[in-house]
Amino acid sequence: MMQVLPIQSSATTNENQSPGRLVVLTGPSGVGKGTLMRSLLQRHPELYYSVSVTTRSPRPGEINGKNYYFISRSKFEQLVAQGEFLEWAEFAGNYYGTPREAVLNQVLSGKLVILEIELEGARQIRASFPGALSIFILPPSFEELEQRIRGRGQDSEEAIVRRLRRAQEEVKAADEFDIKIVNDDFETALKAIEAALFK
Ligand SMILES: Nc1nc2c(ncn2[C@@H]2O[C@H](COP(=O)(O)OP(=O)(O)O)[C@@H](O)[C@H]2O)c(=O)[nH]1
Ligand SMILES: Nc1ncnc2c1ncn2[C@@H]1O[C@H](COP(=O)(O)OP(=O)(O)O)[C@@H](O)[C@H]1O
Repeated sequence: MMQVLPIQSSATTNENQSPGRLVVLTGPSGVGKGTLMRSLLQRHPELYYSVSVTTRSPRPGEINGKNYYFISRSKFEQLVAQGEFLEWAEFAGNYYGTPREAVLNQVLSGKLVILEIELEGARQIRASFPGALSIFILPPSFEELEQRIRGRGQDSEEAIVRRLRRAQEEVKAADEFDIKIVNDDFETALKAIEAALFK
Protein backbone atom coordinates (compact mmCIF):
# COMPACT_ATOMS: atom_id res chain seq x y z
CA MET A 1 0.00 0.00 0.00
CA MET A 2 1.19 3.47 -0.83
CA GLN A 3 1.47 5.44 2.36
CA VAL A 4 1.15 9.11 2.98
CA LEU A 5 4.17 11.15 3.91
CA PRO A 6 3.86 11.78 7.63
CA ILE A 7 4.31 15.52 7.68
CA GLN A 8 1.71 16.24 10.30
CA SER A 9 3.02 19.09 12.39
CA SER A 10 0.60 22.00 12.54
CA ALA A 11 3.26 24.28 11.14
CA THR A 12 3.48 22.41 7.87
CA THR A 13 0.14 20.73 7.28
CA ASN A 14 -1.96 22.34 4.58
CA GLU A 15 -5.47 21.13 5.21
CA ASN A 16 -6.88 22.34 1.93
CA GLN A 17 -4.68 20.16 -0.21
CA SER A 18 -4.28 16.43 -0.46
CA PRO A 19 -1.02 15.25 1.02
CA GLY A 20 1.67 14.38 -1.48
CA ARG A 21 3.73 11.28 -1.52
CA LEU A 22 7.42 10.67 -1.47
CA VAL A 23 8.99 7.82 -3.43
CA VAL A 24 12.64 6.88 -3.19
CA LEU A 25 14.16 4.85 -6.02
CA THR A 26 17.61 3.37 -5.66
CA GLY A 27 19.86 0.65 -7.06
CA PRO A 28 23.45 0.31 -8.21
CA SER A 29 25.04 2.65 -10.71
CA GLY A 30 24.39 1.47 -14.28
CA VAL A 31 21.29 -0.57 -13.42
CA GLY A 32 19.15 1.78 -15.50
CA LYS A 33 17.63 4.11 -12.90
CA GLY A 34 18.16 7.25 -14.96
CA THR A 35 16.75 5.66 -18.11
CA LEU A 36 13.73 4.33 -16.23
CA MET A 37 13.16 7.75 -14.65
CA ARG A 38 13.28 9.50 -18.03
CA SER A 39 10.66 7.18 -19.49
CA LEU A 40 8.53 7.46 -16.38
CA LEU A 41 8.57 11.26 -16.55
CA GLN A 42 7.73 11.25 -20.24
CA ARG A 43 4.75 9.05 -19.58
CA HIS A 44 3.66 10.83 -16.39
CA PRO A 45 4.53 14.52 -16.60
CA GLU A 46 2.60 15.16 -13.40
CA LEU A 47 5.34 13.49 -11.37
CA TYR A 48 7.90 15.75 -9.73
CA TYR A 49 11.47 14.63 -10.18
CA SER A 50 13.84 16.21 -7.69
CA VAL A 51 16.97 17.56 -9.39
CA SER A 52 19.91 16.84 -7.09
CA VAL A 53 22.99 18.88 -6.30
CA THR A 54 26.39 17.28 -6.96
CA THR A 55 30.10 18.00 -6.93
CA ARG A 56 30.66 15.54 -9.82
CA SER A 57 31.73 17.10 -13.12
CA PRO A 58 29.04 17.23 -15.80
CA ARG A 59 29.16 14.43 -18.37
CA PRO A 60 28.97 15.42 -22.03
CA GLY A 61 25.42 16.58 -22.75
CA GLU A 62 24.42 17.05 -19.12
CA ILE A 63 22.76 20.38 -18.38
CA ASN A 64 23.13 22.35 -15.16
CA GLY A 65 19.74 22.60 -13.45
CA LYS A 66 18.26 19.76 -15.51
CA ASN A 67 20.35 16.69 -14.79
CA TYR A 68 21.96 18.09 -11.66
CA TYR A 69 22.97 21.37 -10.11
CA PHE A 70 26.74 21.15 -10.45
CA ILE A 71 28.58 22.96 -7.67
CA SER A 72 31.99 22.98 -5.93
CA ARG A 73 32.84 20.95 -2.84
CA SER A 74 33.18 24.05 -0.69
CA LYS A 75 29.77 25.33 -1.77
CA PHE A 76 28.26 21.89 -1.12
CA GLU A 77 29.74 21.82 2.38
CA GLN A 78 28.32 25.26 3.02
CA LEU A 79 24.83 24.06 1.98
CA VAL A 80 25.18 21.04 4.29
CA ALA A 81 26.06 23.35 7.18
CA GLN A 82 23.02 25.49 6.38
CA GLY A 83 20.74 22.43 6.52
CA GLU A 84 19.69 22.81 2.90
CA PHE A 85 19.58 19.07 2.16
CA LEU A 86 16.84 16.58 2.92
CA GLU A 87 19.57 13.95 2.65
CA TRP A 88 23.06 13.86 1.22
CA ALA A 89 25.84 11.32 0.75
CA GLU A 90 29.28 10.85 -0.73
CA PHE A 91 29.33 8.42 -3.65
CA ALA A 92 32.41 7.37 -5.64
CA GLY A 93 34.34 10.42 -4.47
CA ASN A 94 31.64 13.04 -5.02
CA TYR A 95 28.89 14.56 -2.93
CA TYR A 96 25.23 14.29 -3.90
CA GLY A 97 22.27 15.87 -2.12
CA THR A 98 18.52 16.46 -2.37
CA PRO A 99 17.37 20.09 -1.99
CA ARG A 100 15.12 20.16 1.06
CA GLU A 101 12.78 23.05 0.41
CA ALA A 102 11.78 22.25 -3.17
CA VAL A 103 10.93 18.67 -2.32
CA LEU A 104 8.92 19.48 0.81
CA ASN A 105 6.98 22.18 -1.04
CA GLN A 106 6.07 19.76 -3.82
CA VAL A 107 4.98 17.06 -1.39
CA LEU A 108 2.91 19.54 0.60
CA SER A 109 1.22 20.77 -2.58
CA GLY A 110 0.07 17.22 -3.23
CA LYS A 111 2.61 16.06 -5.81
CA LEU A 112 4.02 12.59 -6.17
CA VAL A 113 7.73 13.27 -5.73
CA ILE A 114 10.44 10.83 -6.82
CA LEU A 115 14.01 10.85 -5.55
CA GLU A 116 16.48 8.79 -7.60
CA ILE A 117 19.36 8.48 -5.15
CA GLU A 118 22.01 6.08 -3.88
CA LEU A 119 21.68 3.71 -0.92
CA GLU A 120 22.89 5.86 1.97
CA GLY A 121 20.60 8.71 0.99
CA ALA A 122 17.70 6.30 0.51
CA ARG A 123 18.28 5.02 4.05
CA GLN A 124 18.24 8.58 5.39
CA ILE A 125 14.93 9.25 3.63
CA ARG A 126 13.40 6.02 4.94
CA ALA A 127 14.46 6.99 8.46
CA SER A 128 13.11 10.56 8.19
CA PHE A 129 9.94 9.65 6.27
CA PRO A 130 8.77 6.17 7.25
CA GLY A 131 5.73 6.63 5.02
CA ALA A 132 7.82 7.02 1.87
CA LEU A 133 7.57 4.21 -0.66
CA SER A 134 11.00 2.71 -1.31
CA ILE A 135 11.95 0.89 -4.51
CA PHE A 136 15.19 -0.96 -5.25
CA ILE A 137 16.16 -1.66 -8.86
CA LEU A 138 18.27 -4.80 -9.36
CA PRO A 139 20.39 -5.80 -12.37
CA PRO A 140 19.73 -9.19 -14.00
CA SER A 141 23.41 -10.05 -13.20
CA PHE A 142 26.70 -8.35 -12.36
CA GLU A 143 28.02 -9.18 -15.84
CA GLU A 144 25.11 -7.31 -17.36
CA LEU A 145 25.62 -4.43 -14.92
CA GLU A 146 29.27 -4.09 -15.96
CA GLN A 147 28.27 -4.16 -19.62
CA ARG A 148 25.74 -1.41 -19.07
CA ILE A 149 28.20 0.84 -17.25
CA ARG A 150 30.85 0.25 -19.90
CA GLY A 151 28.32 0.51 -22.72
CA ARG A 152 27.26 3.90 -21.49
CA GLY A 153 30.85 4.99 -22.17
CA GLN A 154 30.66 7.91 -19.76
CA ASP A 155 32.94 6.96 -16.88
CA SER A 156 36.69 6.56 -16.50
CA GLU A 157 38.08 3.09 -15.77
CA GLU A 158 38.67 4.15 -12.17
CA ALA A 159 35.09 5.37 -11.83
CA ILE A 160 33.78 2.14 -13.36
CA VAL A 161 35.75 -0.01 -10.91
CA ARG A 162 34.55 2.07 -7.97
CA ARG A 163 30.94 1.80 -9.10
CA LEU A 164 31.14 -1.96 -9.60
CA ARG A 165 32.74 -2.53 -6.21
CA ARG A 166 30.10 -0.39 -4.62
CA ALA A 167 27.34 -2.23 -6.53
CA GLN A 168 28.30 -5.50 -4.82
CA GLU A 169 27.59 -3.88 -1.45
CA GLU A 170 24.46 -2.02 -2.53
CA VAL A 171 22.70 -5.08 -3.92
CA LYS A 172 22.97 -6.74 -0.50
CA ALA A 173 20.65 -4.05 0.85
CA ALA A 174 17.81 -4.73 -1.59
CA ASP A 175 15.72 -6.56 1.03
CA GLU A 176 15.45 -3.38 3.12
CA PHE A 177 13.17 -1.89 0.46
CA ASP A 178 9.39 -2.09 0.06
CA ILE A 179 9.60 -3.20 -3.55
CA LYS A 180 12.36 -4.89 -5.59
CA ILE A 181 12.30 -4.74 -9.38
CA VAL A 182 14.76 -6.46 -11.72
CA ASN A 183 15.55 -4.26 -14.71
CA ASP A 184 16.04 -7.03 -17.25
CA ASP A 185 13.43 -6.29 -19.90
CA PHE A 186 13.06 -2.50 -19.81
CA GLU A 187 9.32 -2.28 -20.51
CA THR A 188 8.55 -4.90 -17.87
CA ALA A 189 10.57 -3.01 -15.26
CA LEU A 190 8.91 0.27 -16.20
CA LYS A 191 5.45 -1.27 -15.85
CA ALA A 192 6.40 -2.69 -12.46
CA ILE A 193 7.38 0.79 -11.26
CA GLU A 194 4.13 2.22 -12.61
CA ALA A 195 2.17 -0.48 -10.85
CA ALA A 196 3.88 0.41 -7.56
CA LEU A 197 3.28 4.14 -7.99
CA PHE A 198 -0.25 4.19 -9.32
CA LYS A 199 -1.98 1.21 -7.78
N1 LIG B 1 22.19 10.35 -1.77
C1 LIG B 1 22.01 10.87 -2.99
N2 LIG B 1 22.37 10.18 -4.08
C2 LIG B 1 22.17 10.73 -5.29
C3 LIG B 1 21.58 12.00 -5.46
N3 LIG B 1 21.51 12.26 -6.79
C4 LIG B 1 22.01 11.20 -7.42
N4 LIG B 1 22.43 10.27 -6.54
C5 LIG B 1 23.00 8.95 -6.80
O1 LIG B 1 24.39 9.06 -6.97
C6 LIG B 1 24.85 7.95 -7.72
C7 LIG B 1 25.80 8.42 -8.81
O2 LIG B 1 25.10 9.20 -9.75
P1 LIG B 1 25.79 9.61 -11.12
O3 LIG B 1 27.13 10.20 -10.85
O4 LIG B 1 24.82 10.45 -11.87
O5 LIG B 1 26.09 8.24 -11.82
P2 LIG B 1 25.14 7.10 -12.46
O6 LIG B 1 23.99 6.84 -11.54
O7 LIG B 1 26.06 5.96 -12.57
O8 LIG B 1 24.67 7.64 -13.77
C8 LIG B 1 23.59 7.28 -8.28
O9 LIG B 1 23.35 6.13 -7.50
C9 LIG B 1 22.52 8.31 -8.08
O10 LIG B 1 21.24 7.70 -7.86
C10 LIG B 1 21.19 12.70 -4.27
O11 LIG B 1 20.66 13.80 -4.30
N5 LIG B 1 21.44 12.09 -3.08
N1 LIG C 1 16.54 -2.95 -19.29
C1 LIG C 1 17.68 -2.58 -19.90
N2 LIG C 1 18.28 -3.40 -20.76
C2 LIG C 1 19.42 -3.06 -21.38
N3 LIG C 1 20.09 -1.88 -21.18
C3 LIG C 1 19.54 -1.02 -20.32
C4 LIG C 1 18.32 -1.32 -19.63
N4 LIG C 1 18.03 -0.26 -18.84
C5 LIG C 1 19.02 0.64 -19.00
N5 LIG C 1 19.93 0.21 -19.91
C6 LIG C 1 21.17 0.88 -20.34
O1 LIG C 1 22.11 0.77 -19.28
C7 LIG C 1 22.95 1.93 -19.23
C8 LIG C 1 22.94 2.49 -17.80
O2 LIG C 1 21.67 3.06 -17.57
P1 LIG C 1 21.48 4.38 -16.67
O3 LIG C 1 20.04 4.75 -16.76
O4 LIG C 1 22.50 5.39 -17.03
O5 LIG C 1 21.80 3.78 -15.20
P2 LIG C 1 21.89 4.45 -13.76
O6 LIG C 1 21.14 5.76 -13.84
O7 LIG C 1 21.24 3.47 -12.84
O8 LIG C 1 23.34 4.63 -13.47
C9 LIG C 1 22.43 2.89 -20.27
O9 LIG C 1 23.26 2.81 -21.41
C10 LIG C 1 21.02 2.38 -20.55
O10 LIG C 1 20.62 2.67 -21.88
